[in-house]
Amino acid sequence: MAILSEGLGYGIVLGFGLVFAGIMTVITTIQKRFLGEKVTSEEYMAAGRSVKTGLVASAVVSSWTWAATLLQSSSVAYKYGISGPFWYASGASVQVLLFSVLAIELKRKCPNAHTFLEIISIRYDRKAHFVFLFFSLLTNIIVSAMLLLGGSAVVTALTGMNTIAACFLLPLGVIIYTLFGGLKATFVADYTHTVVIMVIVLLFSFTAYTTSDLIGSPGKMYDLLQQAAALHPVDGNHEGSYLTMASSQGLMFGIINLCSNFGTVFIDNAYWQRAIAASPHSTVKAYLIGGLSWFAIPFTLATTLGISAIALESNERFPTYPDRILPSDVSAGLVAPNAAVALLGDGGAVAVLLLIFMAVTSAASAELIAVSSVCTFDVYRAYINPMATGKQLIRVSHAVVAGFGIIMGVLAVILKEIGIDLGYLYMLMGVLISSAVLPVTFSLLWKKQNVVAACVAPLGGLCVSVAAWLACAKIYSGEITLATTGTDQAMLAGNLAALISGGLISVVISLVKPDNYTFEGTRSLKQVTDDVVRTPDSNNSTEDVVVDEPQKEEITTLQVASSKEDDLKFDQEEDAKLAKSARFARWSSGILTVVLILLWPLPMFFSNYVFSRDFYTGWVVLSIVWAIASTIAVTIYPIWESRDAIGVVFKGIFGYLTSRSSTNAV
Ligand SMILES: NC(N)=O
Repeated sequence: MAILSEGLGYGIVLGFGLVFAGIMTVITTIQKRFLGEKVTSEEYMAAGRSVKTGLVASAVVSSWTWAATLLQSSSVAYKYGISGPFWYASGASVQVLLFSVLAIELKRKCPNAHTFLEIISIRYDRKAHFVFLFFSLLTNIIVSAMLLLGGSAVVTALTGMNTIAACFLLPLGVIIYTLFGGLKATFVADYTHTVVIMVIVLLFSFTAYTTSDLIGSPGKMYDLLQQAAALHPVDGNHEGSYLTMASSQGLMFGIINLCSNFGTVFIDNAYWQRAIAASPHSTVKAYLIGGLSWFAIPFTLATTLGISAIALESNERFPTYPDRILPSDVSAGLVAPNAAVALLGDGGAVAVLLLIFMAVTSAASAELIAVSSVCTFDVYRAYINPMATGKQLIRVSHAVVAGFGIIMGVLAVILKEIGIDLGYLYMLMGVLISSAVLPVTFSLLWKKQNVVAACVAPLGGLCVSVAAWLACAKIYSGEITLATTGTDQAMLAGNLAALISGGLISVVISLVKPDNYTFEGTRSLKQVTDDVVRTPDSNNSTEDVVVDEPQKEEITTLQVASSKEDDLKFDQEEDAKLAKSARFARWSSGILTVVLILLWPLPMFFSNYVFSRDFYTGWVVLSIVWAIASTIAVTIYPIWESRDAIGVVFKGIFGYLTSRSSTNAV
């Protein structure tokens, strides 16, 4: 289906990447010059801990919008009908909503953290730190490889560009701007990516449901879906219909999705970093707005492209006509590109390429800076150079950004050569990482989790999940192969086992000898100055301390102090406000989760309701209205919130240009 030229493929991937890197670099320079932002390690890796609600929400949406969000959601729509987009969206947005609870606890209990692993290190010991370091990096590796695996498959399918070249060229521009600007640059880039993604989602939706000569209305789509169900009814759906939530395979996918995505939010330092960068009072709102806004991306896009693929594949304008899309191509994520080409021809292919490019690069930048801070703070500063200055930390983080950028590409190529595709990896990730979800959550929310539980639960849970996954493949299919381990049944067993066993093991071990942690240690963690290392007792002193070797051992990385005034500390009144935010996060994210995964879908599942034409029209209108509301929340709201800073930048540029022209005139 390579309907675009290879040259255009290189043009978009390489050209866009470099142009974007150039724009981001200029924006970072402008921020430094006109907003007085400093290049300190705290600024580079924590964005000054003052980012406002809208921008954090936009960054959460952007880093949570993977290639899979766009491709896999359309694949499950194609396979299971309208339940696929719903379960993709609900099964992966509740984690972001629930993460608001951890985000605000991080602010309250460790306001000066750089990574979530620092909390583990302070609360427990080196062994626990190693365990969570392993899960954290494994998460980053899986997510990064998955981004490039999905992205490169689409680029190759649409342009014929070499897949290996795509794996290495897609992250190139990202590496450049992340190197230059750090976390703050990724926030600005995330924002621009989110704008483009939301606009393209709306473009596809309005095209399919209002202007397309092939579909053009929800009513016509309804008719086409009924014809498709008559030709190839869906196994496990009520009456074989595409127009029902009563889909057993859809529900199974929903549960797998729910379990596997907890790990990729809770164990991925990228989401902790956004919480760290957020201003304390923005944190909860940002994750709630981010989660609800993100819901619209897979829901609206897959209700458009995934569903259009079912409706249009019997039309000669569909790229695979007269055949259906091959199962291997469905798993590789090629449903959405096929539908986009059927709807908009070459323009559709370019729009999908752009969409994928934006999703892959913004999520990749989040992964790069997340790995960079983990390696800098939890490897280099923790075990190699505890006395590192801010400047040294920045140098290390630069090296990690560049190194991991290359490693990402290598990993994606290796997985492709093994034969692992986007769909397989998407369902597998939870089996490998979700056993650490509840132990991480307990580390911040439960004073009784002891160190043994923190070490044993994630690893023990991983053994249980892998055993359950492989045993189910063997029992269900009779052998263990790539194909049998990729079945929904095996993945469901592995994902459920991971999430549940990690929590269960931790609770049992902790209750045998409960800890009683007060979080005083995590609260006293300090920030880093860029060139001064001080002992914990020297906060009031401005003198640098000369440390001899034995002393060095005792001063752990986590006690390296900074100038006192930079550290975040909350007085009683402020503490009370944060406690109120924490309560709000718990009940609001709890209610939203119950609605999104129980109250909304389950009555529709158990009632075997098949959508009427009017109901389907209402469903489509809801998806479009949700996408418009999300667009306002994550594209217009951040600009409104930052209007003062934008005004200062424009005044600064104007002043700079006019002073230059008057100097030239003299
Ligand atoms: N971010 C996801 N799960 O699409």
